[in-house]
This record gives sequence, structure tokens and C-alpha cells, in this order.
Amino acid sequence: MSLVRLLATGGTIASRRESGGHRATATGAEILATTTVPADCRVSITDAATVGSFAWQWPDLLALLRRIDDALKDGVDGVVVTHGTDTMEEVAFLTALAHDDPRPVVFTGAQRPLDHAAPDGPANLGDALLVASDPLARERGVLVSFDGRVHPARGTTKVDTLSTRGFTAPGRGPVLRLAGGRVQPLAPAARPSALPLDVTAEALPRVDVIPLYVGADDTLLRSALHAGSEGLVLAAFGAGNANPTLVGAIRDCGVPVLVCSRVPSGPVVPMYRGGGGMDLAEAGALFGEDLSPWQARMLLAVALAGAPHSPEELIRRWLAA
Ligand SMILES: NC(=O)C[C@H](N)C(=O)O
Repeated sequence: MSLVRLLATGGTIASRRESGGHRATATGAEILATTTVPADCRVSITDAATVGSFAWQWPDLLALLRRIDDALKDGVDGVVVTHGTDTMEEVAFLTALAHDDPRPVVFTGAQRPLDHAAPDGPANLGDALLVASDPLARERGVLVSFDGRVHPARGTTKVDTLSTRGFTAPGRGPVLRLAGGRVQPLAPAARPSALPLDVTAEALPRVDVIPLYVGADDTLLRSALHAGSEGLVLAAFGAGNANPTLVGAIRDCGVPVLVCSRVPSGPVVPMYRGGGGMDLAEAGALFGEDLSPWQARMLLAVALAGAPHSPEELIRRWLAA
């Protein structure tokens, strides 16, 4: 018999039509009642929140991490988090950064509401429970299980606003798949390294994402600094390029800058002059490999919380691990 904790947080999987729009209102017990619990699996439920994932703030996220820790301390074999899809890639990745345990934490959700004629939530939840209770999911860190495929949190991104095949990990691919009611491995187990994170904190340091677009100036970067940003992530062009104005602003900005790309797939590398990545690197920016800007923001925030004076060192080590 395996024990799984279901942590319900809201999202479309918990949403119904209400006053002309959809709203997360269903409890974990109501969501669980829509699916078939795998044989030999006992599920305990914690209602952590009942919100659209677009509404999360730092205190909610840290409270969720504490609930996950509590579940693991209670001795469960795995945790399933039902979550809105809009920010699942960020929250699952934040969880992965803090997760240092062989037992799986599996995020899932739905693209169609609970009261839809053909909802996808019941099958997704049933799959996630299977994954969380299967030894094949151990030593794989935090996973996102959706539409029969399971991706590690790192690299996973929402690729369709409404389709039930909502997630992929561009350039990486799934590590497990569900077929015929069984979990099948597609890649050897590997658990990413964790970073120290004090989950009793109320918030993490402020990190803002600055998008690059043709003709962008340094207005957004300066307002982020004015608002108190302790670190910046660039959603840069191509393989990590900006422009001469941004390079100048970054040289003088006084906070760590992590360069990522606005392109969905592939690493960033310092290559070009004239405002490109080579100039960004010389201006002191760090390059975030193939992390999306949203996941890189979590990494920089956690690194700043753990090592306020040397987050770059922590990030370099984490990226190299
Ligand atoms: N499909 C979903 O779950 C989207 C929803 N807006 C959310 O993120 O909460």
C-alpha cells in the first residue's frame, strides 16, 4: 500500500462556471472524487489554497513549500499538487530548487474546468497519483504530469493556452509516460541538485524579468531597480543578445543579471558584439543556459535568499551540477 498526499491549490482542475466566468471553488476531496484512485494507493488530502495560479504571491508559494515538507515528514511515499497551469512551470521549478528527497512531488492540473462536458482533470489526476505512488518516479525530483507524459520541472513550459496537451520541455522531452494504466520509464532517473532555502520566510528577494524587443530602451530596467529589484533576468533576443543601451544600463545597474532567451528552446551563449551576448558577459551578466526567464527568475531569487552577496557563485554551481 502506498501513501500519497494530495495538495489541492485550485486552478482550472478545481474550477467551475460562476457569475459568467470560471473560478476555482472545488476542494481536494471534490477533485479526487472525479477520478479513479489507483489500487493499493491511499490518498490523504490537504486543501492548501483554492485560487487561479495567476494569483499566487510569495507568501502563498512559501506556504505551499511548507505543506510539501509537512507531507514528506508525515511519511508519505509521494505528493501530488493539483495546480493551475498558468504558473505551474514556475512553481514546480521553485519546488524543485528546494526539494532534496528521493520521493516524487508531482504537479498536475487541467485545461478544461471540472464542470466541462469532457474534462481532462480526472485522467490527469489519476495519472499523477499513479506516478507519485510508483517506485519508478523516485529519485527524479519534481515532475509535471500532464496528458499522459511526465516531464521534470526544469525545462517544462506551457506551450498551448487551451489544448489539453499543454506542456512540453523543449529540447529535453518527457522522462516517464503513462500507458495502459502503467508508468513507463523513458529516461534513467536523475535528481537535480537542491539549493538551501528557508521556507519559513515570508517572501524571496525581488527579481524582475526585463523583456527585449526591437527598439527597447532601459526604461523598464531602471523602473525595476527603482522598485527595489535585487536581481534581474533578461528575456533576451536569440542566443542571449540585447542592444547597446541595455548593455550600458546593465554595466551600471549594481545587481546580478541573469541572461536567458525569449526563444522557447536552446541555450544562451555569449557570441555577438554591438550589444550582443559577448558585451553582456563583459558587463558582468551571467548566462542561464536553457532556463526560461520565468524559471531563471526563481533560481536567482532563491540564490539571492541563500547568498545575498554571492548569488552568482551559487547559480554557477547549480547550473554546473
Ligand atoms: N488551465 C489552468 O489551470 C489555467 C488557470 N487560469 C490557472 O492557472 O489557474
